[in-house]
Amino acid sequence: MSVTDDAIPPIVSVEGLVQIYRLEGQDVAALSGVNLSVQPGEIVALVGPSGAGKSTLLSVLAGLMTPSAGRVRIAGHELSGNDVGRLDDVRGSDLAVLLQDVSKNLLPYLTVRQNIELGWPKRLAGTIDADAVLDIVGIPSELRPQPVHGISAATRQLTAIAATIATNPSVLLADEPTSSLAGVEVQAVTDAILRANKELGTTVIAVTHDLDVATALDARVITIRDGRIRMDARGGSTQVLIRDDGSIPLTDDIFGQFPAGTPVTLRPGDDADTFVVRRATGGDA
Ligand SMILES: Nc1ncnc2c1ncn2[C@@H]1O[C@H](COP(=O)(O)OP(=O)(O)OP(=O)(O)O)[C@@H](O)[C@H]1O
Repeated sequence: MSVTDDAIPPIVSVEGLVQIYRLEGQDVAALSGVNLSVQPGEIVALVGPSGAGKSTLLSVLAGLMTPSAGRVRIAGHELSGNDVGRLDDVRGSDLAVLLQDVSKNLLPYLTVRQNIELGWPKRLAGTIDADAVLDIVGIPSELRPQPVHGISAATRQLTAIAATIATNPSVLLADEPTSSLAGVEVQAVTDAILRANKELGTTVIAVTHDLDVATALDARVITIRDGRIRMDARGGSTQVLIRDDGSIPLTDDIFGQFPAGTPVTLRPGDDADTFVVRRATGGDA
């Protein structure tokens, strides 16, 4: 970790997070001791197989469920154990949540622009230009007076992103933001998230099944499996342990992050018996 990383306190900090669902007398451990620290301005992609615990982690971060154990701090607010009133304050200012079903973020009979203005708390009313927010997500002017029920799925997704970033939250949590989209629509959404990150400094934590989305976002990729963080690939790289025979074990997690055909480079890791694997870029020899 660099000196700068040490100097800036994390915007999201999770310690020993455990989430147990009680189901007909049976306990399901969805999260089994998750520790996570996210710096301001980072884009984090949460990846992993179905049932890994990704949505549960996002829900706990969003304050939508109280964890069975552990601590969660977001933008200086202690979320665990908060009462609903204080959580609403946090969600209305420092934290924004983009649900998987974005229709829940929007009112269908209001226009695109009205949906943006609607979410503004009193302190922000009139102080932000809705068009500036719509510019960031890339919705053209002619679509802004249209009711949301008549626009395409991709524009609806962009409207929902605009509505969530309109209050200038420190942290945006997004559950599968591109899941119902394809091709250029996916790119429109990743571009919108990247612009929010660059222009507003929004820290983004997004659950995604799509590693191409993680790559397009140039995200720190965190792989979750069986309720634990298995891999944390900062800056598109990951540290792997070399076996005694000098080979590198290609586990499912590594394959998940670097699917067959992905060009990678290797360099020695922090410890003598580790290597850092990272996606090769155009500049790599
Ligand atoms: N409300 C619930 N009640 C009981 N068990 C649940 C509940 N929600 C999730 N689980 C269980 O917790 C574990 C983690 O689920 P979670 O939805 O967080 O995983 P996920 O990685 O988001 O999966 P997916 O990619 O399929 O959405 C799974 O075993 C799941 O069956």
